[in-house]
Amino acid sequence: MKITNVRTRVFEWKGHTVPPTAHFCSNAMDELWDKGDSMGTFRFHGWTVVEIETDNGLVGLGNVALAPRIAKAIIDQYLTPLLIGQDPFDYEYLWQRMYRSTHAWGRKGIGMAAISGVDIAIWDIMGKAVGKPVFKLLGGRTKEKIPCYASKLYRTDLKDMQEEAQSYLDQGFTAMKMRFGYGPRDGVEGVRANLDSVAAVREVIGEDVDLMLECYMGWNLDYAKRMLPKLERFQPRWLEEPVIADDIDGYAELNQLTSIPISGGEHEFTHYGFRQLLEKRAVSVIQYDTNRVGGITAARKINALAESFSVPVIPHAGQMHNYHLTMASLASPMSEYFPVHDVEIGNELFYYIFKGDPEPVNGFIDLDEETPGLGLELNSDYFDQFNIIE
Ligand SMILES: O=C(O)C(=O)C[C@@H](O)CO
Ligand SMILES: [Mg+2]
Repeated sequence: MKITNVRTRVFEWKGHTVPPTAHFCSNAMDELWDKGDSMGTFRFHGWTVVEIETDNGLVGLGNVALAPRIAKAIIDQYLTPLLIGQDPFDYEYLWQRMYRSTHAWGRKGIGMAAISGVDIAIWDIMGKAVGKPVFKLLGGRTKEKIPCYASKLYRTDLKDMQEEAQSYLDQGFTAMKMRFGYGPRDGVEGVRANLDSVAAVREVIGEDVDLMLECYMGWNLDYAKRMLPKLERFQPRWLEEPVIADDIDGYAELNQLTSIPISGGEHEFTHYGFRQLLEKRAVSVIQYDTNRVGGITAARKINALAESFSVPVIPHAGQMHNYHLTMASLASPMSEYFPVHDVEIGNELFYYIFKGDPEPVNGFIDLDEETPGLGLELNSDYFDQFNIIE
């Protein structure tokens, strides 16, 4: 089998978007005095869809959710020429070919995200070629079904957050993630507001439901060191991305500071990046996203590394490119799931671009043994809601 064509399209959402409220999620821009709409730079309202065609008529689907127009240009100009005429089953060779040929600029960030989109499509082809779901190619079903946690609870009115948390309990979730809205520049009022939001959610869900806390890189080491002891009483499952991704030593200091596990990784890349995080004990939970980190080829190597360190892997965002890895790895106990599909941040667009992602039942999702590849197809029902750039 040979690759004959690589088609990339950028899907830019023009449909309804839920306007964010102020302070709905702390983030890396918050440290700046003129931060403006600080979460603006973290809204992903575009997506690159990668379709790899083969000489026997198979088409593999991949995706990139960061800087989609740049990702498209990288794939079109630099990666596609490396793939035409190649056998998709040579996935390790092809990954190394893409990684090494773009090494000067592509080993992290959007270069690696572009490689990820191609690699995901390659694994989809391999599954379709042998008539097996991708998780079967990765080692099979390591769990009857995948527990997932409801991930939203962006900071808003506390009563609204409590109603939202209750709705996830009503849907059968036994774990959920909330976002902080305040950070180092918001003074003692911000500290109080952060603590009050956790207390409000805990009041609804009680002590037996896992609660994860998301900072999304919006704090700094000093602020996190002051906040962690104040948060211990809420016994969170983890505190996520308290500092910027480059502050690995900061992560490591925080991860040793209290009983609260520190999680991260959705802004880290390749098994080399995660080797650093693991060797420094910088995180107690790994959260790569397969459509950023290096695709399935890199993610499976990270799963092996994490298993040897006994560090669980709970990939960012859920979605099929992550679910198959989670199903096939004992190192992965659960998945993230975005329960509300109204377009806000843009992570939700996956459900408008693709069909096939499983819906949770009582807080669990399952993958079908009989559906080959990733189990996704393009969802043409919403094509008119996108500007599609060929
Ligand atoms: O779901 C996550 O972990 C994310 O980082 C999404 C982002 O929108 C803020 O939480
Ligand atoms: Mg996160």
